[in-house]
Amino acid sequence: MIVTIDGVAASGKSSVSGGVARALGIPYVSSGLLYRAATLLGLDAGLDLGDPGALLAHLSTHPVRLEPLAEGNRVWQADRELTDDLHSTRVDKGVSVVAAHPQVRAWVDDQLRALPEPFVAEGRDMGTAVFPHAQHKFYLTASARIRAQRRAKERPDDIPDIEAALIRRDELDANQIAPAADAQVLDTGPMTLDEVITTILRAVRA
Ligand SMILES: Nc1ncnc2c1ncn2[C@@H]1O[C@H](COP(=O)(O)OP(=O)(O)O)[C@@H](O)[C@H]1O
Ligand SMILES: Nc1ccn([C@@H]2O[C@H](COP(=O)(O)OP(=O)(O)O)[C@@H](O)[C@H]2O)c(=O)n1
Repeated sequence: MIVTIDGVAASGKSSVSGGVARALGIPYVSSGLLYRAATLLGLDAGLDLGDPGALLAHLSTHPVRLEPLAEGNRVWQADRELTDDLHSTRVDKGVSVVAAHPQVRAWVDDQLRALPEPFVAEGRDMGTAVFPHAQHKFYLTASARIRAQRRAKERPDDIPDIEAALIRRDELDANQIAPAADAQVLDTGPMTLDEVITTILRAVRA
């Protein structure tokens, strides 16, 4: 069984996926962490993020491993853990450029499709491009202001700056963010995290 949870930036995908996965006793997979890892490695190596050839060459000699644990995904490059460095403002700023390269998308998709079922997969295109055959699909939204207010608790920046950056990233990600035709769309703005998780669990168990 595969459950997909897609949505715009900071809509609650990873928190909700973690809660749903723990309740079901299965792992969840955060696809965005792989795009973030490719971005971090590119930045650290001083590469041009607009050059997919250079990025892919670097990734082939610096393999990245996603550990899809139910209590929180972790990402490794050899024995260096990248997880805590993946949510910085500089990675936020560069990641959409990296994710726009079809070669990078194929690098991520190959890793995701190699994972053994069952799992919850979260990202932008899990229910559309990567796992169109998934049994249960959800798509999370919320206004940019609410998402910025939530994310402000995790970033040092001001709410208006975070909101502008989220809107910019949604625009850059527009090619890969659309709900699957068979996804249930949830506006999480007026909902608590627990309400979102409970709504999804009820639909999956029905
Ligand atoms: N329904 C909700 N109500 C309140 N806060 C939420 C809700 N969903 C997520 N959050 C909080 O918003 C922040 C962003 O959520 P996160 O799961 O990281 O989103 P995403 O994976 O889509 O970027 C986190 O601090 C999370 O705890
Ligand atoms: N399935 C996915 C997941 C992420 N991404 C890219 O990776 C970035 C980071 O994704 P994320 O899910 O970690 O970001 P947040 O929504 O948590 O802020 C997105 O802004 C997209 O550019 C993507 O293109 N496709």
